Amino acid sequence: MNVIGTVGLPGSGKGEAANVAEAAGIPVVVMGDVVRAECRRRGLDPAQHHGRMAGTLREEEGDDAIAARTLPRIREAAAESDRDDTVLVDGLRSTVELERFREAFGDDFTLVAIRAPFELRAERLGERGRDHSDSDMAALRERDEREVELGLGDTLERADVEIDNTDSLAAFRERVREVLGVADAESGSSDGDPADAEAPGAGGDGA
Ligand SMILES: Nc1ncnc2c1ncn2[C@@H]1O[C@H](COP(=O)(O)OP(=O)(O)OP(=O)(O)O)[C@@H](O)[C@H]1O
Repeated sequence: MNVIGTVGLPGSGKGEAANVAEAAGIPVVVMGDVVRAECRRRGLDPAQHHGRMAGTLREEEGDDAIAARTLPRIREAAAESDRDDTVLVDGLRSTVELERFREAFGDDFTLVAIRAPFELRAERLGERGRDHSDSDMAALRERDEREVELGLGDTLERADVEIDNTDSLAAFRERVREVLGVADAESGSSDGDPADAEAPGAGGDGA
Protein backbone atom coordinates (compact mmCIF):
# COMPACT_ATOMS: atom_id res chain seq x y z
CA MET A 1 0.00 0.00 0.00
CA ASN A 2 1.16 3.49 -0.80
CA VAL A 3 -0.77 6.25 0.94
CA ILE A 4 -0.10 9.84 -0.06
CA GLY A 5 -1.61 12.51 2.16
CA THR A 6 -1.85 16.17 1.25
CA VAL A 7 -1.75 19.15 3.55
CA GLY A 8 -2.14 22.78 2.57
CA LEU A 9 -3.88 26.00 3.49
CA PRO A 10 -7.20 26.89 1.82
CA GLY A 11 -6.79 27.39 -1.91
CA SER A 12 -3.28 25.93 -2.03
CA GLY A 13 -4.21 23.29 -4.62
CA LYS A 14 -5.29 20.14 -2.73
CA GLY A 15 -8.40 19.72 -4.84
CA GLU A 16 -6.38 20.09 -8.05
CA ALA A 17 -3.91 17.48 -6.79
CA ALA A 18 -6.84 15.15 -6.10
CA ASN A 19 -8.11 15.69 -9.66
CA VAL A 20 -4.70 14.72 -11.03
CA ALA A 21 -4.72 11.54 -8.94
CA GLU A 22 -8.21 10.57 -10.07
CA ALA A 23 -7.32 11.16 -13.69
CA ALA A 24 -4.40 8.74 -13.21
CA GLY A 25 -6.61 6.02 -11.71
CA ILE A 26 -5.53 6.71 -8.13
CA PRO A 27 -8.50 6.74 -5.76
CA VAL A 28 -8.96 9.81 -3.59
CA VAL A 29 -10.24 9.74 -0.05
CA VAL A 30 -11.39 13.18 1.12
CA MET A 31 -11.14 13.49 4.89
CA GLY A 32 -13.92 16.08 4.93
CA ASP A 33 -16.30 13.45 3.52
CA VAL A 34 -16.18 11.71 6.91
CA VAL A 35 -17.44 14.90 8.51
CA ARG A 36 -20.11 15.40 5.84
CA ALA A 37 -21.27 11.81 6.31
CA GLU A 38 -21.61 12.35 10.05
CA CYS A 39 -23.63 15.54 9.46
CA ARG A 40 -26.05 13.58 7.28
CA ARG A 41 -26.24 10.74 9.80
CA ARG A 42 -27.34 13.29 12.41
CA GLY A 43 -29.84 14.89 10.06
CA LEU A 44 -27.80 18.10 9.64
CA ASP A 45 -26.98 19.96 6.44
CA PRO A 46 -23.24 19.49 5.78
CA ALA A 47 -23.01 22.88 4.06
CA GLN A 48 -24.00 24.59 7.29
CA HIS A 49 -22.65 22.28 9.98
CA HIS A 50 -19.41 20.95 8.50
CA GLY A 51 -17.06 23.15 10.55
CA ARG A 52 -18.84 22.62 13.83
CA MET A 53 -19.21 18.88 13.27
CA ALA A 54 -15.44 18.49 12.81
CA GLY A 55 -14.98 20.03 16.27
CA THR A 56 -17.77 17.92 17.76
CA LEU A 57 -16.20 14.71 16.47
CA ARG A 58 -12.85 15.67 17.97
CA GLU A 59 -14.49 16.43 21.32
CA GLU A 60 -16.47 13.21 21.34
CA GLU A 61 -13.91 10.78 19.96
CA GLY A 62 -10.53 12.46 20.37
CA ASP A 63 -8.33 14.68 18.23
CA ASP A 64 -7.64 11.85 15.80
CA ALA A 65 -11.37 11.15 15.24
CA ILE A 66 -11.47 12.13 11.59
CA ALA A 67 -8.24 10.29 10.76
CA ALA A 68 -9.50 7.20 12.57
CA ARG A 69 -12.76 7.25 10.63
CA THR A 70 -10.83 7.77 7.41
CA LEU A 71 -8.65 4.65 7.84
CA PRO A 72 -11.20 2.07 6.69
CA ARG A 73 -12.06 4.27 3.69
CA ILE A 74 -8.37 4.31 2.72
CA ARG A 75 -8.10 0.52 2.98
CA GLU A 76 -11.23 0.05 0.89
CA ALA A 77 -9.99 2.50 -1.73
CA ALA A 78 -6.56 0.81 -1.87
CA ALA A 79 -8.23 -2.47 -2.70
CA GLU A 80 -9.89 -0.77 -5.67
CA SER A 81 -6.81 1.14 -6.81
CA ASP A 82 -5.60 0.61 -10.38
CA ARG A 83 -2.17 1.73 -9.29
CA ASP A 84 -0.37 -0.62 -6.93
CA ASP A 85 -2.66 0.05 -3.98
CA THR A 86 -1.87 3.76 -4.14
CA VAL A 87 -4.40 6.10 -2.51
CA LEU A 88 -4.40 9.87 -2.17
CA VAL A 89 -5.81 11.26 1.08
CA ASP A 90 -6.99 14.84 0.69
CA GLY A 91 -6.68 17.17 3.58
CA LEU A 92 -4.76 16.35 6.75
CA ARG A 93 -5.07 19.15 9.26
CA SER A 94 -3.13 18.28 12.37
CA THR A 95 -0.07 16.44 13.62
CA VAL A 96 -2.34 14.11 15.60
CA GLU A 97 -3.87 12.99 12.30
CA LEU A 98 -0.40 12.66 10.80
CA GLU A 99 0.72 10.47 13.68
CA ARG A 100 -2.38 8.30 13.30
CA PHE A 101 -1.56 7.69 9.64
CA ARG A 102 2.14 7.10 10.32
CA GLU A 103 1.15 4.57 12.98
CA ALA A 104 -1.25 2.82 10.60
CA PHE A 105 0.87 2.83 7.43
CA GLY A 106 4.47 3.36 8.58
CA ASP A 107 6.85 4.02 5.70
CA ASP A 108 4.00 3.50 3.25
CA PHE A 109 2.67 6.92 4.21
CA THR A 110 4.03 10.04 2.51
CA LEU A 111 2.92 13.52 3.51
CA VAL A 112 2.96 16.12 0.74
CA ALA A 113 2.83 19.82 1.62
CA ILE A 114 1.25 22.09 -0.99
CA ARG A 115 2.20 25.71 -0.59
CA ALA A 116 1.21 28.99 -2.14
CA PRO A 117 1.33 32.50 -0.62
CA PHE A 118 -1.79 34.19 0.73
CA GLU A 119 -2.28 36.66 -2.16
CA LEU A 120 -2.09 33.93 -4.77
CA ARG A 121 -4.50 31.68 -2.90
CA ALA A 122 -6.90 34.59 -2.40
CA GLU A 123 -6.78 35.39 -6.12
CA ARG A 124 -7.31 31.77 -7.16
CA LEU A 125 -10.12 31.24 -4.70
CA GLY A 126 -11.76 34.45 -5.94
CA GLU A 127 -11.71 32.95 -9.42
CA ARG A 128 -12.91 29.55 -8.17
CA GLY A 129 -15.93 31.16 -6.50
CA ARG A 130 -17.24 27.86 -5.16
CA ASP A 131 -19.07 29.68 -2.38
CA HIS A 132 -19.31 33.20 -0.98
CA SER A 133 -16.30 32.74 1.32
CA ASP A 134 -14.02 32.12 -1.68
CA SER A 135 -14.03 35.79 -2.59
CA ASP A 136 -13.86 37.12 0.97
CA MET A 137 -10.25 37.99 1.88
CA ALA A 138 -11.04 38.63 5.55
CA ALA A 139 -12.79 35.27 5.77
CA LEU A 140 -9.78 33.59 4.16
CA ARG A 141 -7.42 35.17 6.67
CA GLU A 142 -9.65 33.91 9.48
CA ARG A 143 -9.79 30.44 7.94
CA ASP A 144 -6.00 30.42 7.66
CA GLU A 145 -5.66 31.40 11.31
CA ARG A 146 -8.14 28.79 12.45
CA GLU A 147 -6.39 26.07 10.47
CA VAL A 148 -2.97 27.05 11.80
CA GLU A 149 -4.35 27.10 15.34
CA LEU A 150 -5.69 23.58 14.89
CA GLY A 151 -2.21 22.43 13.87
CA LEU A 152 -2.05 22.77 10.10
CA GLY A 153 1.12 24.88 10.25
CA ASP A 154 2.98 22.24 12.27
CA THR A 155 1.72 19.52 9.95
CA LEU A 156 3.01 21.42 6.91
CA GLU A 157 6.42 21.60 8.57
CA ARG A 158 6.54 17.83 8.95
CA ALA A 159 5.85 16.93 5.32
CA ASP A 160 8.09 14.49 3.46
CA VAL A 161 7.66 16.24 0.11
CA GLU A 162 7.08 19.89 -0.77
CA ILE A 163 5.12 21.17 -3.74
CA ASP A 164 5.43 24.84 -4.44
CA ASN A 165 2.25 25.89 -6.28
CA THR A 166 3.26 29.34 -7.46
CA ASP A 167 3.62 28.61 -11.16
CA SER A 168 1.01 27.68 -13.77
CA LEU A 169 -1.66 25.07 -13.26
CA ALA A 170 0.03 22.92 -15.92
CA ALA A 171 3.33 23.05 -14.02
CA PHE A 172 1.57 22.18 -10.78
CA ARG A 173 -0.22 19.22 -12.32
CA GLU A 174 3.04 17.91 -13.77
CA ARG A 175 4.76 18.18 -10.38
CA VAL A 176 1.85 16.33 -8.75
CA ARG A 177 2.13 13.56 -11.36
CA GLU A 178 5.83 13.33 -10.56
CA VAL A 179 5.14 12.98 -6.83
CA LEU A 180 2.43 10.38 -7.51
CA GLY A 181 4.85 8.45 -9.67
CA VAL A 182 2.65 8.75 -12.76
CA ALA A 183 4.63 11.38 -14.67
CA ASP A 184 4.41 10.83 -18.43
CA ALA A 185 2.54 7.61 -17.86
CA GLU A 186 -0.95 8.83 -18.63
CA SER A 187 -1.42 11.54 -21.20
CA GLY A 188 2.11 12.46 -22.15
CA SER A 189 0.91 16.04 -22.08
CA SER A 190 1.15 18.46 -19.20
CA ASP A 191 -1.14 21.26 -20.19
CA GLY A 192 -4.49 19.60 -20.68
CA ASP A 193 -7.21 19.37 -18.12
CA PRO A 194 -6.76 16.23 -16.00
CA ALA A 195 -10.16 15.14 -17.26
CA ASP A 196 -8.55 14.87 -20.69
CA ALA A 197 -6.15 12.21 -19.48
CA GLU A 198 -7.06 8.55 -19.35
CA ALA A 199 -9.29 8.45 -16.31
CA PRO A 200 -10.42 4.92 -15.50
CA GLY A 201 -11.34 5.81 -11.94
CA ALA A 202 -12.40 9.41 -12.36
CA GLY A 203 -15.90 10.04 -11.20
CA GLY A 204 -16.45 12.97 -8.87
CA ASP A 205 -14.69 16.26 -8.39
CA GLY A 206 -13.21 15.24 -5.06
CA ALA A 207 -14.56 18.35 -3.38
N1 LIG B 1 -1.07 26.81 -10.24
C1 LIG B 1 -2.32 27.25 -10.38
N2 LIG B 1 -2.60 28.19 -11.28
C2 LIG B 1 -3.87 28.66 -11.41
N3 LIG B 1 -4.91 28.27 -10.69
C3 LIG B 1 -4.68 27.32 -9.75
C4 LIG B 1 -3.39 26.76 -9.54
N4 LIG B 1 -3.49 25.84 -8.54
C5 LIG B 1 -4.76 25.83 -8.16
N5 LIG B 1 -5.49 26.70 -8.89
C6 LIG B 1 -6.92 26.99 -8.76
O1 LIG B 1 -7.08 27.62 -7.49
C7 LIG B 1 -8.32 27.25 -6.91
C8 LIG B 1 -8.03 26.65 -5.55
O2 LIG B 1 -7.38 25.41 -5.70
P1 LIG B 1 -7.99 24.10 -4.99
O3 LIG B 1 -9.47 24.11 -5.12
O4 LIG B 1 -7.24 22.93 -5.51
O5 LIG B 1 -7.54 24.44 -3.50
P2 LIG B 1 -7.76 23.60 -2.15
O6 LIG B 1 -6.43 23.51 -1.50
O7 LIG B 1 -8.47 22.33 -2.46
O8 LIG B 1 -8.69 24.62 -1.35
P3 LIG B 1 -9.81 24.36 -0.20
O9 LIG B 1 -9.08 23.80 0.95
O10 LIG B 1 -10.36 25.73 0.04
O11 LIG B 1 -10.84 23.45 -0.83
C9 LIG B 1 -8.97 26.26 -7.87
O12 LIG B 1 -9.90 26.94 -8.68
C10 LIG B 1 -7.80 25.77 -8.71
O13 LIG B 1 -8.19 25.35 -10.01
